[in-house]
Amino acid sequence: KSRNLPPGPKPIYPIIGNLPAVAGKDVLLAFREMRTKYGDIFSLYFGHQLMIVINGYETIKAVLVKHGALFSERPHNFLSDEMCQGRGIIFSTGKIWKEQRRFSTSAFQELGFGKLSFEESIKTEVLKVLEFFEEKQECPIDIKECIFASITNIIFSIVMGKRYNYDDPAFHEFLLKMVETSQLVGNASILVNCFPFLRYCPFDPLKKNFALQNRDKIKSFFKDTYEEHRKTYNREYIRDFVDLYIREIEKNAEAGTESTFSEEMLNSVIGDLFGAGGETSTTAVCWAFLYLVRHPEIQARIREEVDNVVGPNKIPSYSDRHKLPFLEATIFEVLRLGDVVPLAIPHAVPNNVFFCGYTIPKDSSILINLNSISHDPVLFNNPTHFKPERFLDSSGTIKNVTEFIPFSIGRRRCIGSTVARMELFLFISAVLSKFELVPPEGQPPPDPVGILGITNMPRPYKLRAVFRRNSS
Ligand code: HEM
Repeated sequence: KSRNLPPGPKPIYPIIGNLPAVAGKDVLLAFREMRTKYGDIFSLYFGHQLMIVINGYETIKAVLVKHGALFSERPHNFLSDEMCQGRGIIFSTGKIWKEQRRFSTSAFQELGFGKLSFEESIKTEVLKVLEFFEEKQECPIDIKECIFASITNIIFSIVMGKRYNYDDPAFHEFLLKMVETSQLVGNASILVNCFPFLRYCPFDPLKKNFALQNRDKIKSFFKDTYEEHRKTYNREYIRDFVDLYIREIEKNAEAGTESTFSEEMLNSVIGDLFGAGGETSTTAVCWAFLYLVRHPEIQARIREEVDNVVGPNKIPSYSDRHKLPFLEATIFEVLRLGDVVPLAIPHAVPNNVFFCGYTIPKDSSILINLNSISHDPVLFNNPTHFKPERFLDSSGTIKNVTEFIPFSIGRRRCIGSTVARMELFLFISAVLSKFELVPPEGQPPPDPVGILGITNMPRPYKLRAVFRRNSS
């Protein structure tokens, strides 16, 4: 209190702080209750780490947009510091972050974010998923692995201009390392916050060495690609993200300007694109299929809309989306209710900041509670109901809801939102053009319950992809 911190539950436990108030519970629900009690800005301790939780659209907008220059740092975290060493986009700050983020955003635009080339990469993978569903012959499928593989291949294709066969052992190894690393970093971050002494313990209780080895294996995967690209690089014929990056390195070298672009940095940026774009999009597609299994009437309505616009059994192009408002509304509703990254990525301030009457300390971790918007009953009537119509106006046109920000806002907002929306559009429309998604025989539809890690992933579930009755 003496530090003029935002209000919050008392950290009654000396080592673990307020962790018992949230551990093993529905964290998002616990935050909703705390917001009712303490207001839009509250604080609590996860172990030694002070968390400031920001809630509600207006307060979030004030933090990320009006005061965005102050609130766009990232907190220091034992493992992410070791893993990223200040490089890349997600956990970098200052000049490195500015240059690498600006380059990546414009590279995506140049390569065709929202244009044909990305669409082709996504369609190639979507067709592979259709083949996989076909092979399964209407048997129950746990879709997560297959969706993760195809989303990862989309990133490979955009970034390095290549894809892997799903049964390629090297590709499997890569997927495994990505999953393991994400889990390790998540677990270790929680543990070290509660028990800071663990970082000094022998026998590597945080599995730091394992995580670092994984990082190096993932990076060696990228390194070969860089060397291959260098050999075949042609300035006049840019193929992918890596080529654009090589062009940038050369440009800076020729101009003799000091820059943050290097092979090492490229490795980190690529790692971030896989890290930020893999699990998130996989989670979103898994939620989409879960809600579709639960709502056969919505499947029927999307199918009817797509059939009317592009014809039966055909996959629409992303440019058709304006003629497919119900499909678009369904994608918005999946992103809202699925709440893929409900607490964004933690933000931080460079110095103690005075905000709304409170001190936000330099060493605090600021959680942007996007869930407080997506589940706000004032903005979204009956927020726990899956209702795509809420995003349509009375004439059936898409309604722009300014407060709806699943990709966050401000300087740190997601740079992959267009590709993510394109993926959802093509996965849903392609799968429904050929299949009906139903629960395994004799079983109820999967419950819409999430497991909160970095993303809010649905609990594992199985579905059956049954050939559409009038499908060719
Ligand atoms: C449904 C899928 C996705 C969702 C819901 C999502 C959401 C988010 C959110 C909430 C943030 C944090 C913003 C903040 O800190 O305020 C973020 C950051 C980021 N996202 Fe996404 N994302 C998705 C897919 C992607 C994809 C496909 C890519 C790239 C291929 C990507 C790249 C990034 C990067 C690089 C950042 C860090 C930005 C920075 O720190 O400056 N994301 N995303």
